[in-house]
Order: sequence, then structure tokens, then C-alpha cells
Amino acid sequence: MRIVTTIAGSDSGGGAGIQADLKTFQELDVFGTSVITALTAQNTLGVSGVLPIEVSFIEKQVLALLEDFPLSAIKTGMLFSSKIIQVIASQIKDLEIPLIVDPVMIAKGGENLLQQEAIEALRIYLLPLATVLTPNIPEAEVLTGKKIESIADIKHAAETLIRLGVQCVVIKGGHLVDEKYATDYVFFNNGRTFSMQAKRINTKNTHGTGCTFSAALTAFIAQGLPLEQAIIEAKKFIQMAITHDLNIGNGHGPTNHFAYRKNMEISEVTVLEA
Ligand SMILES: Nc1ncnc2c1ncn2[C@@H]1O[C@H](COP(=O)(O)OP(=O)(O)OP(=O)(O)O)[C@@H](O)[C@H]1O
Ligand SMILES: Cc1ncc(CO)c(N)n1
Repeated sequence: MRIVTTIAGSDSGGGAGIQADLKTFQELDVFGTSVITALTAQNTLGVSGVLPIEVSFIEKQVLALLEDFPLSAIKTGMLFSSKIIQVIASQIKDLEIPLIVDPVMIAKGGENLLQQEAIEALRIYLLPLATVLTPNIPEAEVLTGKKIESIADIKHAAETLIRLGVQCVVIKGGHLVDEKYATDYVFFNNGRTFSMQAKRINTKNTHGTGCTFSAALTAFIAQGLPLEQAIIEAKKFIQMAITHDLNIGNGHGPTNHFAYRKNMEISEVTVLEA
């Protein structure tokens, strides 16, 4: 059994963060462990509170995992502060384990999950360690300091992020204005690039889509899939989970992690060569 860990925030509402990650790991047959960086009081309507965990206790959680488990992959989500980022980066920097960095910044309702002062720490300490970085468009804009309004801008942003040391970047197009497709753009540091196009699902239930996508990617990488294939399989997983969304709660409901186990139908994910 492959063992993975997620270093992220807890979502009491169960649709994003640590909870989404562990559910995804379970569905994809990897053993999920976790390091909780912050608690959020959260539901489908929004975040009503954030309580960061003491940095020394985050460090302790990471140590507990590293001293006992041979991890096959690590993912990071909500990291909240530059102190947390620095400690985690120093603990994992010499490990030869694939690292998937989901640079979580803002919840769907607009609440801050990363302090402004932490952006530079993300850039300096964590990005150089990332096997795959999975920003959405607003996150890519913040990390590069440049507005993204076209495919050319996406390409420039990816080049900047690769220069900062990431091996591969998936810029997720969930926030792009396209009524027909949800397209994600993939760039490798060796120049290889492609995009993945799926039918855009007309739903309000998209809470935790980013967490679920990066957790699926982490699981597929841990299972030994080549990076390119792992990215495509993760896109299929999230497409399935959004297509069969769960209408839970009164706001932005979660995606359906069970859909994969039930082998539910999805529209095609088309890979387009650049
Ligand atoms: N309505 C939709 N229909 C189909 N796919 C979608 C839709 N919205 C997002 N996606 C896909 O979901 C994945 C996550 O992208 P998104 O841009 O929503 O991430 P995110 O903003 O980080 O999510 P969150 O912060 O809510 O966890 C991407 O593969 C994206 O293309
Ligand atoms: C804890 C947590 N992590 C990530 C997200 C982004 O979806 C969220 N809403 N909550």
C-alpha cells in the first residue's frame, strides 16, 4: 500500500482541504496521512474562522510521519503563513519524494487562506521544491505579479513559475470565462506542453475542486503513473466528481468523491498538443 500525506488546512464542512484530500486518497487506493496547518470553521456558505496551528506543533506532525512512514508523495494545500511555509520547506527539502504544491490562497467566498506576507515565502522556499505546482488563474497572477487575460499570458506565467524552480506547472482554467469548456494548461521544464479540455459543468457545487484535483494527482503519482498520465487521470477524476456533484449544504456544495468508485459516466477529457 502506497502512503501519501497532505499538509493542509482542515475544512469542517468536509468538501475541501484535508478532508477532500483524504477522501480522494481513499477512493484512489492510497493510504492517506495528514499534517494539519490550520483549522477553518467552514461550510458550503463560506469560512467563518481560521485558527492556525502552532508552528512547533506542525513541525512535530511532519516529524512523526517522516520517522515512521516511507511516503510515496506529499501534497501541500493551505499553508497560511510564511513561518509555516519556511518550517515545512526546511523539513522536506532534502527528501526525494514527489511534491505537489497547490498554492491555496483564497476560499470561494473570498476569505484569505494565505497571509499576504506569505506569498514571497511560497515563491522562495516552496516553489523550488515542487514537482508539480497547480495554481488557478488568480493564484498564478499573484505568484507572477502579472495579470492573465489570454493564452499567451498563461504561457508567460508558466515560464516565470518554471524559472522559479518548479518542474511542472498545471494552470487550471476553472476561473476562465469560457462557457463551453474547463481547460487546464500543462507546462514542463523541458519545454513539453499540452492542454486538457473538458466540458464545463454548469453547477454551483464546485467547493474543493482544486484540492480534489491536486489530491488525485498526488495519489496517481504515488501509484507510479508517469507524470503526464497522472495529470490527465487527475483531470478525469475531478471531471467525474464535478459532473456528479453533491447538493449538500446551502451554498457551493462539494464534488462527488464516490463517483470514481461507482465508475460514473463522464464526458471526454481531450488532450490537445501545443
Ligand atoms: N464548472 C466546471 N466544470 C468542469 N470542470 C471544472 C469546473 N470548474 C472547475 N473545473 C476544473 O476543476 C479543476 C480545479 O480548478 P479550479 O480552477 O476550480 O481550482 P481552484 O480554484 O483551485 O478550486 P478551489 O479553490 O475551489 O479548491 C480544474 O481541472 C478545472 O478545470
Ligand atoms: C481548508 C481549505 N483549504 C483549501 C480551500 C480551497 O478550496 C478551502 N476552501 N479550505
